Amino acid sequence: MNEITITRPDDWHVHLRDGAALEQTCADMARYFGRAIVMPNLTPPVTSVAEAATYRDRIQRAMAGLPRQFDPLMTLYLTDQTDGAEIQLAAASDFVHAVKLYPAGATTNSDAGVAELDGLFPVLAAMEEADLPLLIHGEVTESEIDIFDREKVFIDRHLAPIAARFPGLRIVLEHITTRDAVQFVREAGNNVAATITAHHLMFNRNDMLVGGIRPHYYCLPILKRNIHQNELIEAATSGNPKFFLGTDSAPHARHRKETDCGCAGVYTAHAAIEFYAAVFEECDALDKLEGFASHFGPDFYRLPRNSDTITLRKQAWPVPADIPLGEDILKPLSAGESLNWQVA
Ligand SMILES: NC(=O)N[C@@H](CC(=O)O)C(=O)O
Ligand SMILES: [Zn+2]
Ligand SMILES: [Zn+2]
Repeated sequence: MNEITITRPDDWHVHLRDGAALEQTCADMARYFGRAIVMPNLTPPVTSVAEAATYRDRIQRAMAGLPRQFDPLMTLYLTDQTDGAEIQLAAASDFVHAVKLYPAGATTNSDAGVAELDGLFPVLAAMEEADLPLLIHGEVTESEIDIFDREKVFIDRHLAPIAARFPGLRIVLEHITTRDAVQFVREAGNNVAATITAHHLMFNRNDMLVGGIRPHYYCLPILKRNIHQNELIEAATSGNPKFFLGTDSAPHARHRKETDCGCAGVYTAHAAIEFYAAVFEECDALDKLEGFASHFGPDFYRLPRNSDTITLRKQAWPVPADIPLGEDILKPLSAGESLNWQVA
């Protein structure tokens, strides 16, 4: 197949950042995505509906001169202080679509996240009641838990009990990386779903660590062994509506990744659907791309599917070596390499 036309896709997990970075991150998202779930881990984080409204304004201003725009779907950042009143405000707004749980210390800009997960139960009850989805960075942070086990331990210790206690709460386990996560989501009720990134489909930990350490493959949750990668590929290409597209495209300036203590995050927004298409083609599943990229996300979020289409053509094109990020530059995934699929 040399050409494929699909319903316009959406990105259900992206980091746009703020300020000068918005020019590039919004331009990349606006190339063909219809909507994007915008993560709230700014410094300081987006913890209220009022802050989400002003952040949304800044995003829309950054898109003003672009040939097309995407619709930013806003999220709130849960803290130990979030209360039921804010949840009700969020549910009543027409632009906040979910609330994000970062265990404190689990990932980039998560220091203000939740330290005491049990203390969250009243807020989760309010979200269940208001039918506002909970998005989760699912990793524990205890120092004695090995980094490669943190997702599985989070599922066992926290996610399974939360899902059991709040059977009506819609939950997205974000950027899943393990067979354990795939299995949990598959077996859970229809209120539980997961996003899968392109980089977790394309790579495993050997790609990051064999023959030299590659900081641009370092993200959280960290790349796992190939058996997990294969399970993610199987889930994404299976046609199961519980698994849908979330790039987790997360820009960091190049000098903040190529350093003593590099930041976690992979930038994929410059070629997102192009990366996914290559993975789906590789396993002869291009016919499953549309469901994963364009149908299952809006169905889960109870939003209409996009009504127009995009066309991907098999046509080699070079990924730039670097991309501007405000005053800095970043190194995009597959920098300097040639990709096979291009959006027409
Ligand atoms: N995924 C990452 O490695 N980084 C994300 C945060 C996140 O999604 O956990 C970021 O904001 O940089
Ligand atoms: Zn995360
Ligand atoms: Zn993320």
